[in-house]
Amino acid sequence: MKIIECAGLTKIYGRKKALDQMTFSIEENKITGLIGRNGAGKTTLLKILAGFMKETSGEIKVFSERPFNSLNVSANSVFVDDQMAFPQAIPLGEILEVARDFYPNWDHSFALRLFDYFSFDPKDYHKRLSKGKTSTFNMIIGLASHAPLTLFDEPTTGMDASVRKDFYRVLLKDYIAYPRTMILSSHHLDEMEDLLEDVLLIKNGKKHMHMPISDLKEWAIGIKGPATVVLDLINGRDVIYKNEIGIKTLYAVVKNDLSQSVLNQVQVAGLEISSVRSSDLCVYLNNDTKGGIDDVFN
Ligand SMILES: Nc1ncnc2c1ncn2[C@@H]1O[C@H](COP(=O)(O)OP(=O)(O)OP(=O)(O)O)[C@@H](O)[C@H]1O
Repeated sequence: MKIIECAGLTKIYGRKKALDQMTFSIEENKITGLIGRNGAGKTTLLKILAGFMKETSGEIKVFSERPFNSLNVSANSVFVDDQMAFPQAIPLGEILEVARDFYPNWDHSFALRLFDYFSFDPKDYHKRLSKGKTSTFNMIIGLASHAPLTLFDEPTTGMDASVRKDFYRVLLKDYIAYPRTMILSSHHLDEMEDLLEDVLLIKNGKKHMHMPISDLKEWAIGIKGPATVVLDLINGRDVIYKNEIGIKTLYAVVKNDLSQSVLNQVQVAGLEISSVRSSDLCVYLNNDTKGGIDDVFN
């Protein structure tokens, strides 16, 4: 069953088109990584899905309803980011109590166990928490709510490496016990790659790619060898990434659709063929230039 359906979804702020004709759908009980560079439109998309913001045009359905101002969508979703607002005068322990009344599927004992594990003081206040502790507390709310649609916008902002590791682990274990539809936004795939079933890559407000992570892993290949031979081979192909290694060696990434005869040519020429890590591929696909930052020096 489709939980999210977007057709031609567009959001314009003044003169800025933040989302541009996005068409995609997301199935129930999947974890999707929403990947894009700064300003790609990730937060805008998540806020529209959560019903916090109105789309400018296009169609959007969440649980078969337009999310803006929908009670059904707000009762069945949670949106977690580092701006999450909580009443300033209420201590953390009481915020958990309020959350218990607010979220229909709230798992209070899970929330308390996480609260203790991460050493929160029930008498402390949200506005006094450090950046990493704020994200950790918000993550507890996001996970313990067990909302059928759980949206995390850059959830690990400010968390140190060990908390980030704990976060991904607890998220996966909890998801296995209580499957639900989750979207996690990030600039890069590295750390969350193993959690994801699908990846939705957005670039300049447009859908660039939406596919299972297993397909993404096979989508491109890297070719390395003498520059002239590699250049000859990739001539006329859509080159995703190109990097000079030393003076005469070139590494190029192209779509993994080489015919057997081309692969034979590669073998005869002694070129190195390798798979491309999906996190690297997302970085290359998000770049506006083929050589990344090196192009600044050309
Ligand atoms: N309230 C606003 N008014 C005007 N422009 C906005 C507003 N909010 C976002 N934008 C612009 O819309 C575009 C998309 O912003 P958005 O915050 O959705 O991107 P993002 O992918 O979440 O970025 P980041 O990874 O840096 O958080 C950006 O160019 C941003 O400057």
